[in-house]
Amino acid sequence: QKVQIQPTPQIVSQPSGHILKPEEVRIIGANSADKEAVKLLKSLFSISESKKGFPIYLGEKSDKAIRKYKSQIPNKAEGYYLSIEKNKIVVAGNDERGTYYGMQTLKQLLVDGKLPLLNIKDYPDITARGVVEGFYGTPWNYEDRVSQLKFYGANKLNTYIYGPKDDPYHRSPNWREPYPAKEAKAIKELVQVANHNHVDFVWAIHPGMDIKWNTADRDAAISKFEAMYDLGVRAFAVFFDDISWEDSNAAKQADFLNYLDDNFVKVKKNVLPLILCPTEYNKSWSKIEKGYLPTLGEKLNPSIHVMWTGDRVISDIDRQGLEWINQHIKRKAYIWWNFPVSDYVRDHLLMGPAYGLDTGASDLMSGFMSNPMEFAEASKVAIYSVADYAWNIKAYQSMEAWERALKAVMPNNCEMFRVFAIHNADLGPNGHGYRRDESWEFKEIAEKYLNEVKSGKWKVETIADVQQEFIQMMMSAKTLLQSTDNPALIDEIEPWLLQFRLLGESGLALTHLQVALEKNDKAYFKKLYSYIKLLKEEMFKNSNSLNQNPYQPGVKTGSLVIEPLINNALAELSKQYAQRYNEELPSIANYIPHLIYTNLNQVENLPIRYLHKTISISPLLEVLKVPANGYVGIELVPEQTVLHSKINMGLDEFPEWAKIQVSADGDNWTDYQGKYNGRKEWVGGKLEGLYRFVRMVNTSANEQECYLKRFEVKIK
Ligand SMILES: CC(=O)N[C@@H]1[C@@H](O)[C@H](O)[C@@H](CO)NC[C@H]1O
Ligand SMILES: [Ca+2]
Repeated sequence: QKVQIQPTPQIVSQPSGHILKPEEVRIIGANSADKEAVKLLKSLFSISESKKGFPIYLGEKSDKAIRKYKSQIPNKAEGYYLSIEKNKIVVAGNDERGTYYGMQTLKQLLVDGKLPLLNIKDYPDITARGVVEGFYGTPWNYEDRVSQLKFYGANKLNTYIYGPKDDPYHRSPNWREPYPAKEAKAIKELVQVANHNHVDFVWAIHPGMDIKWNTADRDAAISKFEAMYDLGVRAFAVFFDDISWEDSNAAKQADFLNYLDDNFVKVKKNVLPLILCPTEYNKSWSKIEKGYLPTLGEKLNPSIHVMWTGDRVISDIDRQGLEWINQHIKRKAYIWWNFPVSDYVRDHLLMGPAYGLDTGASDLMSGFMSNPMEFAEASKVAIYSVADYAWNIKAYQSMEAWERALKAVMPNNCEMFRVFAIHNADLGPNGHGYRRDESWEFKEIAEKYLNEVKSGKWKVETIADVQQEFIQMMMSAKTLLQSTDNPALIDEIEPWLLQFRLLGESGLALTHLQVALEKNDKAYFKKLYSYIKLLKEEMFKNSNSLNQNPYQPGVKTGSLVIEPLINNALAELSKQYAQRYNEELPSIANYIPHLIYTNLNQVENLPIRYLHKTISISPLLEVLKVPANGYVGIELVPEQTVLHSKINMGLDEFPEWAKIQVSADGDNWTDYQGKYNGRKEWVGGKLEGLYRFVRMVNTSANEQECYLKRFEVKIK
């Protein structure tokens, strides 16, 4: 039988039987082995004081106790040799972390009081593996982080980079200031938890919003690093992402990093190599001829890592893209993978498989970090898969890892969790154009069902298949809401579970509309129709009360297949009702008629929201570049009376290069007079007449930049 180990080991022998868990064990090498490994071993077995216990040899290749097995140990950082035999067990690490990882594997193999007889030679493909808490939104809390660090230890992830965008002491305005006592104490404790789980705690500083290239700010960074060093931090990063481009001076950034390297990292001795997140952190933004990346490649001290998100901001990672970046930065890219981060699609959860990762790229990366969702427990599904990928790249299978991840996160309800996760994977239309597959096992049935609804010739078994899926959604939501194996997870995803249940229920009711038509029961059809309306109203209420945030408020679930199926079938069946009974029912399918209106491909996929007569563009987190005659705005379908508009471009005053304009036909434009309010937002008032377009346009002759923090229009 094949043993299942996470992450997938490099070399495992075929098990030749098993032994029962020894009553008592004797640890040979306890005094010289990695102490976390010893602690873990003692937590698994009862230790006999006398000589008669079952021998477990534990330690690193340099330890006497392990000398006999030295030649078996892979000569790779964090590698280990594990052998489970009839009369002894050997856990031998190439280094302390290797021994610890060997013990983590042994722990996984101890199942139902038995241990398989086998031997393993194992080591990681990628040196630095883990998570960068680098998203916008509510930073993880202390308990989240403790749980994460333990999860990383168990999954052989060795790095956690602390860099939450909304921590004012990581970024502006207080990157120069030491943490207040309470936060400082929490970080000090987290560093200790990280050490106990063999995770390198990397503290990142994000000075780019207001840094001055002078000695004062250079030394401010050093003194902040010193303060973090005093809290136990032994690894540091500098983020220059999402800043205005004039501050993205590669030579100045490189000098700044080299100064920190020479005057802090190298001086301290036991501090790990610095990590830089560059301003040009993805290929779609880089213009090699301008020299930003090549300058970093030339000037940065060779030991400094350079982070990279791939060909785009949210991107697959492949060999070709890695070869491209590595040649310019003259080192192996340290990947910042923007998955499952959802700070740009906050109404969605990303619970699907982690795919789009090249299994032929193990020699091209120095690090691989996942940027997760603000929901720590929910992010573990993807983080578990990233752990499997980064440890053994060529063996990685995203779907297989995903199945195991679900079980790891919800051990007692993983089947119901799978029903939820498979229908909450895609992120909907978004500014990055990044999409994920969703409901892939139901798509065919959904297609068949909708075609039969349209033709009016439906089959009972198709309806039964669809009813089964909808009932399972309700079962899944109810079971998970009442589950106890991971309360922190349920807390995070509760809004989506409530919505998921209602979606399933509305789907089920939908199939009964067909029953009503079959029985020619007009009254029953109308009762069902208003019942579905009630369910949708409750979903609407949830979406306007739960998970509220200034970016993508609300709760979207099953948005790729299930929700459109229900809306399309509903529209179809109410059409058939109208034809049969010559009576129109009010439309309750929720579609938004209004559109984004732009010639900028950076924002052409941004979703439009429509709530209480206000139409808004989903905000963009990154810097928006607007070439001459570039514009972004809203197309009102059909034309409307505009009551007022609010636009926030993240600039202190309204730029002279921009104009706000309206048009009825998209050809003739008139200026829309407005002014800045106290919150640096442009506000425009009521307009006479009907308009179809409202836009911001760059009327200058050069490319300009701004942010798109808010663009909304209120109609009559
Ligand atoms: C390097 C990087 O991705 N930086 C940020 C990151 O903090 C965001 O979380 C990411 C996902 O929206 N977008 C890119 C950018 O805004
Ligand atoms: Ca040792």
